[in-house]
Amino acid sequence: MLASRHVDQATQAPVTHFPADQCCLEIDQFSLAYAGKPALQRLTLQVPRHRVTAFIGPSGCGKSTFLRAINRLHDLNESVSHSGEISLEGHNIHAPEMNVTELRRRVGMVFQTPNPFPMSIYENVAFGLRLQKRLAKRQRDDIIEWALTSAALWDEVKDRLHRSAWQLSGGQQQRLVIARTLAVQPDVLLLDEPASALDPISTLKIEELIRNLKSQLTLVLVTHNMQQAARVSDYTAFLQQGELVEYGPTDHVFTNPRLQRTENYITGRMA
Ligand SMILES: Nc1ncnc2c1ncn2[C@@H]1O[C@H](COP(=O)(O)OP(=O)(O)OP(=O)(O)O)[C@@H](O)[C@H]1O
Repeated sequence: MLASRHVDQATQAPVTHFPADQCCLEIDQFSLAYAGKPALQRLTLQVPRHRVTAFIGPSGCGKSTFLRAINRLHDLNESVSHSGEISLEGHNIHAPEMNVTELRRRVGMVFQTPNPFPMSIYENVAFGLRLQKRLAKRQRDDIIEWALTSAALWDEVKDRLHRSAWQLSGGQQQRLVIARTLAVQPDVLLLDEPASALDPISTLKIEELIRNLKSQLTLVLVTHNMQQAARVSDYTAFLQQGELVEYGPTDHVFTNPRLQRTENYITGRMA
């Protein structure tokens, strides 16, 4: 992928530009505050399509706030104010004509703790589909098999689809949640520390899944785990106190960071 990297002379912010036809999300001077207290400050970056982009940074730097902004999860929080623009495939997500339900179908989100619904494995994956459109059972079954296969779970659950999702292990539950999100065919998958509650083997399965899914969609990953960011992401953005400090190809950011504070964070000299 052709990306150019430079530093904005006015703000000294890192700029990684992708050709327009490779750009999925475009964030332009986006700021967000909770009750007037800034959490994100003038973020400007592009997220490339069909790649994994990791967001790293110290606790409280705004990573989850940023992910939630992308599918407008802040809409119901009256204390939140924002300015600037986030565009998905060239469309401003805050434009009046943007359908928020459709935006959330196109931008799926997976959280830190697996949250399957209290229903069967099958019904979990069927849930979003039923909201979306009326399908014949055969079509629905096909999509459910496809989503569970894409989430690398089909072989483990195909003989017990109608058992409770809560009987699955934590790692299986997280892959089920990913399957539920994939079933409605999103363009983007936002992953907020998706493996932090899981054991090492389940974590490796999720990481393998993330790498495999990028042929289907664009992934944005928040992680505290530097090795994980290095293992799975193509691009890495380092945030500090709501600002974008460094952004570029993951191997550059990890092996040749532009700034000392990025290096300090990556090497564990800054919490
Ligand atoms: N709902 C909220 N109301 C008020 N302030 C909030 C809210 N959510 C987050 N914040 C504040 O916004 C800032 C950014 O928080 P955020 O959760 O986005 O950071 P983070 O980088 O994801 O942190 P962590 O790595 O610990 O999950 C913090 O100062 C936090 O206290």
